[in-house]
Amino acid sequence: MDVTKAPQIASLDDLIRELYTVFDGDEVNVEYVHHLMSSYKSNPLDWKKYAKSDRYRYTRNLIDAGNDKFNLMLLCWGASHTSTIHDHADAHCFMKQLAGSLHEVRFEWPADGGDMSARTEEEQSRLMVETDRSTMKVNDVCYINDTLGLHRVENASHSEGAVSLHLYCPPFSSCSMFDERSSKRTKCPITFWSKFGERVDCICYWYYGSQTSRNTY
Ligand SMILES: N[C@@H](CS(=O)O)C(=O)O
Ligand SMILES: [Fe+2]
Repeated sequence: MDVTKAPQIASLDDLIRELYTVFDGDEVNVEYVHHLMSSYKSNPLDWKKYAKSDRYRYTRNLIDAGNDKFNLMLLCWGASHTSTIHDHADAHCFMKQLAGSLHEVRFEWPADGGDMSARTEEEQSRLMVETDRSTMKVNDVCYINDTLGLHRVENASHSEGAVSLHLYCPPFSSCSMFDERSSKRTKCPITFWSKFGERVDCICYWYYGSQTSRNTY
């Protein structure tokens, strides 16, 4: 797969078609997928039917389940919404900005992996170490996997929403969240707010700092 021979990507449908071809094999060519994601230029007409938002928290809206090889989803961020510091369950994660702007803040893995069981009383509190911070503007693409660290994504705007496109390979339905002050690791299921443009009845697990609340809609 040579990026100089990559096809034109004129729409979200074109992108999805190419992703099926790329993920047909077992190897993931990160540079090539990054290039495809960059080639697609955000057009709200392509994705607005997936853009279902919530006033309290960012939403995860499944666009395509990629034959179980990948998941492509649209995330809608309300003003000031942020994710918790998290890993990506050993998957490749590509993220493209479709509307608005987001901050991506990267962190080191805690030395003990966030496992509290071996910690002494004095070690209970271990601040997560920030390593990098960048701003995503429309059409920017970033890539992360667990070997590159952890991250949190923030909509720093207090007035504007934001929309991002996320591609995960392989798909995953749970990941680890880390408390910023203690670096305590908690495994959390993650769910979809909508699938293929339709709202799903889901049990949504929301993770806030040190407690997980379970909300049924
Ligand atoms: N990885 C997060 C979104 S982000 O904050 O990178 C998720 O899939 O919900
Ligand atoms: Fe993430």
